[in-house]
Order: sequence, then C-alpha cells, then structure tokens
Amino acid sequence: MRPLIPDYLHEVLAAVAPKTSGEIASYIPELATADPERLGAVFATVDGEVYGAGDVDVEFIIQSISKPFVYALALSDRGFGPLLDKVGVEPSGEAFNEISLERDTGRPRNPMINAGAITAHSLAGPEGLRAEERMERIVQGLSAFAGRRLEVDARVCASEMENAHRNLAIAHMLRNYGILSEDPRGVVDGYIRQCALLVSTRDLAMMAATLANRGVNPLSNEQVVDQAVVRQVLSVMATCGMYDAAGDWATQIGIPAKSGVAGGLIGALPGQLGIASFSPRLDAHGNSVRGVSLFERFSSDMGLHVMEVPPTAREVVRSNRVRGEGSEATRILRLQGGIRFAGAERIVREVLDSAPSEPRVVLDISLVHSIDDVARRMLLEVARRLSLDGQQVILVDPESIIPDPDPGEGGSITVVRESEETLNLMAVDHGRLR
Ligand SMILES: NC(=O)CC[C@H](N)C(=O)O
Repeated sequence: MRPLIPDYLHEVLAAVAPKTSGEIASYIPELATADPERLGAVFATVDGEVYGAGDVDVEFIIQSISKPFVYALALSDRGFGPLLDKVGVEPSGEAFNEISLERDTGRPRNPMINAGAITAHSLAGPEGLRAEERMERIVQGLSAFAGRRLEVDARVCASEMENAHRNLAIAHMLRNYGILSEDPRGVVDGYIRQCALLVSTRDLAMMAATLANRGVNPLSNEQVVDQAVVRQVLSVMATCGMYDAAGDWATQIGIPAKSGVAGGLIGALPGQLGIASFSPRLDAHGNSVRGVSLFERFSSDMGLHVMEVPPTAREVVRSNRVRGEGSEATRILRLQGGIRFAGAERIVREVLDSAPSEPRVVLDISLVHSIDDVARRMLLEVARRLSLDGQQVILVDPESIIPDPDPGEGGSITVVRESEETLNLMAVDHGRLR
C-alpha cells in the first residue's frame, strides 16, 4: 500500500501553490534573495515518524521561530519568576517589531514580539555568561530541539545587523527601563545571530514535535526542557505566536504556532504532532501567505483545532457486576480507557450509586491504558473509603498502570498483577481472593 499522508501533503501543496500574493521580506537585504517559489510541508509525530512533501530539506533562516525555543531555554535556565519579572505574557495585538512596553510594569508585553524576544535572549543560560557562551547555549539548545547541530548563516547575520536600527532602538529602550542590564548592541547582535540559524522544514517540524511531545525530542529521546516549560511556551504561542493576527489564527486554525519572516511557520499539537511549512511570501502581518493557507487546510481537514471538543470518551465503567452470594459475594467494577478527572468522577459516582455491600470489591483496571495524577488519587481514595467501611478492596492491574498503589491513612488494598483470564478463574474460586 502507498502511504497516505505524503499523498495528502502533496495534494494540499498543489492546492496552495497557485497563491502568489504577498511579498518576500526585504527589510533584511539578504532575505530578499530567497526563491519565492519554495514550498514545503512536514508532519512529525510524537513517536518520531516524519512525513513531508515539497522542499522539506531546503535550508532557510529560522528568524522569529527561534523565539518560543529561546524563551523555553530562558525559562528552563533562570526559572519562571525571573522571566516573568522581565517579560509579560499578554497578547499585544501589535506588529512583531512594535516599539512598546507595558505601561505599568515597563516589561515587554510578551516573548513573541521583538522586545520580549530580545529580553528572553539576554536571559538564556545561567547568569553571568559571556556573549559567545550564551550563544553557544542557544545553538546547543535549539539543536537539541531539532535533533541535529544547527549553524548560523553569517551572511544573513551581517546583513541584518547592518539594518538593525529598529531592534537597536528597542534594545536601548529596554536598557533605559532597566529590563536589559547590559550593552544593548551586544544583546541585539546575539539576538540577530539566534534569528540567523539555518533550519529546514524538517528541522522545524521536529522542533515543534518536541514541544508536542512534552519537551522530549521524539527521535533522540532527549528531554530538552521540562513539561511545565512546554506548557508555558505553548500557551504563549497560542495567544501571541501570530502577532496581530493571533486572534484570527486562534479561532480559525487553533494550533499553537509561530511564524518567521523568512517564510517558515510551525504548529505544535500537544500529544499529537509537530507541523512545519515553508513558503517565503508574507502577508501584511509578516506571516507566510501559503503557510497560513496550508495550516487552514490542515486544521479543517484533520480536525486539529485544539478547542475542538473531543468525542465523549468511551464509558470508563465497562461493567459493574456482582458474583457469588452472601459472604462469598464480590462486586467487580471493570474500568476502561484513559481516565482523567471527569472519568474518575464517573467512577466515584458509580460506586456511590451502587453502594456496594458485598464483602469484596474488585477494581479491575486491566483495560485502562492511562490514568492521570488526579484520577489515580481519586481512585485510591475510593479504595481507601471502601476499605474503611470494612470491605476488602482488590485492584487488578496487570500492566502496573498504578505502580505503587498506596490508598493512604487507614486504607488497605490487595493488588493483583495478573491477567484478566486469571482473575476470571479466581473470581470463581472465591477462596483464592481472600
Ligand atoms: N518576525 C520575524 O521573523 C522577525 C525576526 C527578525 N530577526 C527581526 O527581529 O526583525
């Protein structure tokens, strides 16, 4: 069988290829030399499969797509407090290069506009690094997201630095308000280097997939940043990633995203995949015209909007039966699927409604594939309360979904790590469950 997804990607690329509106960014002379016809798209799944079509290995300049990743490194290296003291998280509704700060706090509004990104650049790596050491931390960190060593394009860097008056103005303003504490020129130089890293569409999709995969690169398995950092970064991408088009993007496409003026665009779908596209012509907001069209298609064709309400999860309570009678009676609750708060609430209600009076209650989770922290605590609390009421509670958990079940004070639980079939036999042979 021919694989489906590359065929789909080719089809969508062909559909957007005729769009030739928009302009290549020309405020950085070296960018203006890019081939406007380049077009590529890649999907990278959280388990490391990569699908692409078009110019997936052509390198271009990362530009603003470096911003969420450097913000992630700064959060990871300095902690949330120091970062939030210096850079806000409010969508600005402004252009990427707006010269503005928050009125009350003097902070840049968010790390996706240049003012916030220049500040985040200055906060990457531990305090006190020299400029080259900080740059090395950034190159190493972004390379870890991509899963290969990335290089800076020196020509673009020089070209952008010669025309960096606006970013220099922003940095001087930041220095004036005490947000930057070092030489503004040096920080802008570093920020421009960060923006001049060369990436392919494939690299960008892997970087996005690393965010989608809770900070773990799906191919190298390296934990690049921790989960709390990923949540912060994805939230900021969702609200501020597309600058003054962020609201339209959030409602129509609904994928945490970031664009760059060289024509790259990434989207990260938590737990599913990283998406990247490349096409250099930009709209008035500085977002790739064909890139936006591609993402519109991806989102609607495949239901990728993060606010899409998922189909109601399958009943977590598969069955609730009693076997045997009198002192031999056992109530068996068979649970299934993935259990989070709402599923755990359903289980609590099931137990309350059926008010088990049998001497034994079996909670069979052999068909449960995942249980999050709150659901695990709720299930163990059910076990604790039942056991305090004098019932023997048996947890059937062959896959060790709950590795070390501790029902807490006064509770007790018998764990059976055997298969369903064994349990069925045991349920008949009541003696063995005692
Ligand atoms: N939107 C972007 O990609 C802008 C990045 C570019 N280096 C700048 O600061 O102007």
